[in-house]
Amino acid sequence: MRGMLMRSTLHQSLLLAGAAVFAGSAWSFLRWWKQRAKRSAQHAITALFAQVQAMNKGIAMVVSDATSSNFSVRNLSKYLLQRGLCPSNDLFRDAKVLLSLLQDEASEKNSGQTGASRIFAHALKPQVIKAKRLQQLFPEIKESYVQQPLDYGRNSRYGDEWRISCYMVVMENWKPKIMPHEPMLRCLGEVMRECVKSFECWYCSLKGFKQGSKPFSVMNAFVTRYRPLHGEDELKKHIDGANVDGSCILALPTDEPFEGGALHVWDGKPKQELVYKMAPGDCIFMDTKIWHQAKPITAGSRWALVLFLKLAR
Ligand SMILES: O=C(O)CCC(=O)C(=O)O
Ligand SMILES: [Fe+2]
Repeated sequence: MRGMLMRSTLHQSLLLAGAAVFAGSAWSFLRWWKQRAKRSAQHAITALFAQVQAMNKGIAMVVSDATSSNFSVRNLSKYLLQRGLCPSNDLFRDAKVLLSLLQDEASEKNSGQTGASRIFAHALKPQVIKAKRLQQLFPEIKESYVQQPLDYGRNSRYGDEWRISCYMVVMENWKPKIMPHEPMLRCLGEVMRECVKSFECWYCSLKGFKQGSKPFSVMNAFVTRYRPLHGEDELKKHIDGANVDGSCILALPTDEPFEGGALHVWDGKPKQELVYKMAPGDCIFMDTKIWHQAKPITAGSRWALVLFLKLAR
């Protein structure tokens, strides 16, 4: 009896020791893994800094830290704000925004475009929402999506034939009334609010208003799924309505890569037709009454979150 008791105590101690060793190694592995991820993020940022330096030494100096060999979060944010861009205070994301700005400017210089033609009342903002986050949300977006047929009224080219959007916010006086689809709102509500914040920041830079002085409210918000079927593959050239003060289109991921589906925007003086192929997480922001069109897709499915915004004061 005593022998059995001793053996089971021995067993328990061995099990406990084993569990402690396992927990210890799992903990060290996790620490090692985290450090490794941190190191590789730092490498990526240093590589971006080197690219900025190669493109423009002066700007690299302005956005660098005391060592002049890497970014300073503060200086980079300050510089982006000066250039009318909205910093996210995520170093990697902001560094990529700066790099794409320098690349755009370099390609405009090479193509001989002048500054004047760059003054548009719309803009493509890369990675307003991280693609990875949207990718993680995508199964829930797909699960939440239902088609909610909507009557745009007799004056619209769509009349009562628009059925490929799922609504998160619907104007109160819309008739017949459409109820917001709660699951979609739960899934993308936070993303929607972040898009509005980013839009407000862009709008103030565009119009020269003090940052934070122009709050917007959401009139309509919906997720549209385009498919290569009659009536579901495109949105013809339009403006978003005379009472809409600004619009935002956020490209969402898909599990069926699509062909076609570029966004065309008509803007500038003289009018130019600009063509955008958006990556998931990119936003197009538009001022009021800008003509645009979602070209037909010929394969796959394309998802977008669209916001119609109203100046709150
Ligand atoms: O889906 C798009 O890319 C454009 C959507 C749009 O312009 C709209 O719904 O008003
Ligand atoms: Fe639109």
